[in-house]
Amino acid sequence: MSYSTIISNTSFLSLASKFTTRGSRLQCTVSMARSAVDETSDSGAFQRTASTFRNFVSKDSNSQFPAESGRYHLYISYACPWASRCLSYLKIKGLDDAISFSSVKPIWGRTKETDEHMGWVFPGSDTEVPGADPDHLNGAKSVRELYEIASPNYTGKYTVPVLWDKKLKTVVNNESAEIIRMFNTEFNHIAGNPDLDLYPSHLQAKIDETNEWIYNGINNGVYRCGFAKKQGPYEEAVEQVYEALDRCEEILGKHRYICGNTLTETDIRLFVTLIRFDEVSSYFQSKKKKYTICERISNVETLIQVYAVHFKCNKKLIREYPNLFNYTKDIFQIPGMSSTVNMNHIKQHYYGSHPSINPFGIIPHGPNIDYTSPHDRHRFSK
Ligand SMILES: N[C@@H](CCC(=O)N[C@@H](CS)C(=O)NCC(=O)O)C(=O)O
Repeated sequence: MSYSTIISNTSFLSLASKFTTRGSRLQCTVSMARSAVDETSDSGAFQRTASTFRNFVSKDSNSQFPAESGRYHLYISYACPWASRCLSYLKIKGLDDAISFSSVKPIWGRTKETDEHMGWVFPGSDTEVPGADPDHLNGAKSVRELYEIASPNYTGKYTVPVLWDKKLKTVVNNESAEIIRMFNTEFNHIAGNPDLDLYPSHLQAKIDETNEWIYNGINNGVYRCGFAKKQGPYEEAVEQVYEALDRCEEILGKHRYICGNTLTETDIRLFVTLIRFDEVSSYFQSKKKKYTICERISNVETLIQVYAVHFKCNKKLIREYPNLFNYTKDIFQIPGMSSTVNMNHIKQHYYGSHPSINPFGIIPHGPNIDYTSPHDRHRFSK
């Protein structure tokens, strides 16, 4: 297998687990058994597998998982868009006092001494990585351990987000699309912002329909570009990404939010991908200039070139779309939202997880987009 083949098969989130630098040669140390990287169909297209824990917290106090203040904990990674959408809900619904949360370290580590699996790990102390917390609840060293506490025979992926029940010591749900719906409706009696309904009944059909093409074209679309193992599925995915972005740009020229002039779930879903988009693209763009030292290492030139277009979504940046860019700032400026965006974690993840490509782990300063600067979205009446 050539390096270029390997790289094009590998996700950002798992690249560190695949390569080590030994002397001047890169060696493949394929070790992940349970990761998004393995989720590819025979045709070479990325296919995300379904989440496993699908229980629901309910406002009904007699249910198995009743919505009680202090009972649940949300494990996230600030680097992960799916986890970030759950954190966004926690913040804008005012659930900080009712539901605790913590973030893992941005860079994957070994999850066990007895095998090679790499995944999300907790820091050893409160000060090791700003923004990341040790697991004070279970004393776990990794997210994998949480899944194993919940289900000793678990064989799926060890993903974030995880909604954890402190009382029953188990994973309630690990599917962000469902966690956000629970946060929207089930905790209102203990929420600081109970009247905010991001999935109102009169807009549900519109939201469901819009979610579908935004998920396929944008949220999962960027992964389908990055994880494609063959040219055909990539071409199809990248075309869909830009078709969907163009469609958003047009819609956002007509009203403030994506489903009209009301903020909905779809806006939060879209935002978490948009806010990461330009950082990732500019990362690739900076590659060619930065890695002269690597170019001396055999085969690395191929690696860099493939990597530079790894996500392959650099046809146009979000800041080149006036409506999408202003819209991203608008959502970022909703009270609570900016605290869900930890650009250091996002950047540390991307720059720090690839020691063979970025041997000194230096994190560049740019592009430093100021999402707090004025936007023009107030031009739409509410
Ligand atoms: N369906 C899940 C997907 C979550 C997901 O893919 N999380 C990634 C991080 S962005 C993860 O934890 N990956 C770990 C792995 O693939 O092993 C959701 O939306 O909640």
